Amino acid sequence: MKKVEVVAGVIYFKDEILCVQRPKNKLHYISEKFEFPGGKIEQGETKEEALHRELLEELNVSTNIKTFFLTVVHEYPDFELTMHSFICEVDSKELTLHEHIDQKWLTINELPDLDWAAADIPIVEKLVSNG
Ligand SMILES: Nc1nc2c([nH]c(=O)n2[C@@H]2O[C@H](COP(=O)(O)OP(=O)(O)OP(=O)(O)O)[C@@H](O)[C@H]2O)c(=O)[nH]1
Repeated sequence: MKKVEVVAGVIYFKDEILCVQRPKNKLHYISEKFEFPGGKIEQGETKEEALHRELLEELNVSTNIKTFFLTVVHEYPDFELTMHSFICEVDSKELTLHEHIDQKWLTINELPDLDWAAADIPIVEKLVSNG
């Protein structure tokens, strides 16, 4: 099975976390799902470098990456995803969506209400249980 490795940012502004919605996709299980922004690691990059680059490309934000959070391995029908998530911080909510179709800033207790990509559920659950 195809393997995809990505990094993703749990981006805080004060006590709110950025959630972004993917566009329509032929793979129904990721189409219009919410996720934590990020993307694939390129050759020669560290995970943090990849995340910093992806967040600039996707959102035009420069984030302060604070700490590693959780690695999730999830088998989708067409590929196996390994996703490394990091806690990040921004000092403004200003951003531009270059790839996503919607954004929400939610507090931790509001996160479970969104329609998340399946691979993101363990990250949401850990955030909720950590409080
Ligand atoms: N960045 C990111 N990707 C995620 C998350 N959850 C999740 O299932 N994915 C999946 O991981 C895969 C890689 O995401 P990506 O955005 O880097 O890649 P892509 O295939 O959309 O773009 P690309 O073709 O330009 O590389 C996608 O299939 C995406 O659905 C998440 O929280 N963040």
